[in-house]
Amino acid sequence: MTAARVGIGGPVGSGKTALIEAILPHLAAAGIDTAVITNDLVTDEDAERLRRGGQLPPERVLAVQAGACPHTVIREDPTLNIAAADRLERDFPGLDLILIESGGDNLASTFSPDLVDFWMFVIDVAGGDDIPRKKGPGILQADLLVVNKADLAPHVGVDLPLMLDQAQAVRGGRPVIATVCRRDQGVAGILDLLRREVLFR
Ligand SMILES: Nc1nc2c(ncn2[C@@H]2O[C@H](COP(=O)(O)OP(=O)(O)OP(=O)(O)O)[C@@H](O)[C@H]2O)c(=O)[nH]1
Repeated sequence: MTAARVGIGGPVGSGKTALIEAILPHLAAAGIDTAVITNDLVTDEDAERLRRGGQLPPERVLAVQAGACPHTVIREDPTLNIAAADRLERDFPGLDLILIESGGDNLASTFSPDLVDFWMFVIDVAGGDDIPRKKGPGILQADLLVVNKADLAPHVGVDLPLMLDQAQAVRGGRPVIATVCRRDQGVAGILDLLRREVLFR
């Protein structure tokens, strides 16, 4: 058995790391053995944040430094990420799930099918309710679209139900989940989907 590899992409600051922080306790409660790979440009910032958070033993968080456009190492040449995932599987036999967080990127970023079995794209309401209508490849092609920071909708003049409807329409009805990762809202729904579609348990 190999671990499921799940990508998490999306624009800078949309809440990719916050989503990982929010979902780790759900995964632990469900007995799903998890490790994480982070991708930053030239630092280990996100990995350090997750290690400090203490939700996983520090050795279960590996950092990949992209050094270039973030999508290069998750799409064009995912060698570094594949090597990191293989290493985690070797070091932790019985691993169920590897979450691979991309560096913050643009709406065109996608994951190579050589790297992941499933990937989600995280946008946030503060980026504007026109983002789904722009139909970037990330929004159209991701297995799951997460619309985070739903709590900010009233403050930034976004009609959240309309934004979700439009997201669903451009994605032909494929899954869209609204979250407030900071308050653990909507995150259980992401776990349910991963269990159904990827973990099969
Ligand atoms: N209001 C609100 N803020 C949030 C939520 N989720 C994340 N944030 C905040 O948004 C900011 C960015 O969150 P991160 O988790 O660092 O976002 P990221 O996508 O990992 O960022 P990069 O790795 O830099 O691309 C932080 O200040 C978070 O506290 C949310 O649901 N609601």
